[in-house]
Amino acid sequence: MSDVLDLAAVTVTRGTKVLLDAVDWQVEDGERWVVLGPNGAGKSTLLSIAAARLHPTRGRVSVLGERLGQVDVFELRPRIGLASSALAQHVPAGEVVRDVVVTAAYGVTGRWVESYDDADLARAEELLGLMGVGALATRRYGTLSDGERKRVQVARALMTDPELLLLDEPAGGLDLGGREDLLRRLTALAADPVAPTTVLVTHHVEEIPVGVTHALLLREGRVVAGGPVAEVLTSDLLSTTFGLALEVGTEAGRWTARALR
Ligand SMILES: Nc1ncnc2c1ncn2[C@@H]1O[C@H](COP(=O)(O)OP(=O)(O)OP(=O)(O)O)[C@@H](O)[C@H]1O
Repeated sequence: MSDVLDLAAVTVTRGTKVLLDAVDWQVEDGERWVVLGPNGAGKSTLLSIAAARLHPTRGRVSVLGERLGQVDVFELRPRIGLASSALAQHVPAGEVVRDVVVTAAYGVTGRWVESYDDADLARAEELLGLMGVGALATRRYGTLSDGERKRVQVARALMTDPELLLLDEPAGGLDLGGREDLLRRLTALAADPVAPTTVLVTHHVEEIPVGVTHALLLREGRVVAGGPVAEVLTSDLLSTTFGLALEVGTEAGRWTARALR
């Protein structure tokens, strides 16, 4: 097993604000991680570092065996699939859905060349089908519902056949049916032995797909706990992470949490 992510004493500061504080984290090949924490805990900042889109203020980061600061990030980024609402905001509303996916192969949002390889277009359509939105391939991205857009974003993130897949709140803002449908697809992905190593960020334990193997808990930029899910997603550790007394339950691989008072 090799390290897909290796962060040592990673600190990110902006002015006097500490976004991440001496974070140590290792992710190995084939693992499926969830990163949980309250608003402002530093989850998206951590994901930006894992995506090679942000450099730490201090500390050492290796992504897919390449040390940030010593590697050309433009060569590294195609090896990483990223789905986040921040990235999705750059997608032009008039873009055809299939092109939203295929442009990932070219490292851009917004179509900028007139023709794509047939194999790339076929792959984009296959991934849209995998995410249950194959019928929307020729629609304009701006006409899709939030749930449909989320699924297109995951398809786009998979387009380059990445070694590392990073999903920032993929189920955020979805209705119950949309969330459950997306989770079913992410569960299938987690179970696929050739699917990439995955890190999924969320605020809600209900949004953790079945098959997640590890969890990292963040609070105020610090790691509360990290390791195998069964050891980390406990009532005590989640209560510390969210700052309120919680009772955590699990059934058939899914998780629930409720406040005790
Ligand atoms: N440029 C900046 N200057 C100052 N503070 C910042 C800056 N960027 C982010 N922050 C702060 O850093 C903290 C961590 O932000 P981050 O987006 O990583 O948290 P998060 O856990 O993803 O939050 P959420 O769950 O709300 O999306 C937040 O308090 C945010 O306001």
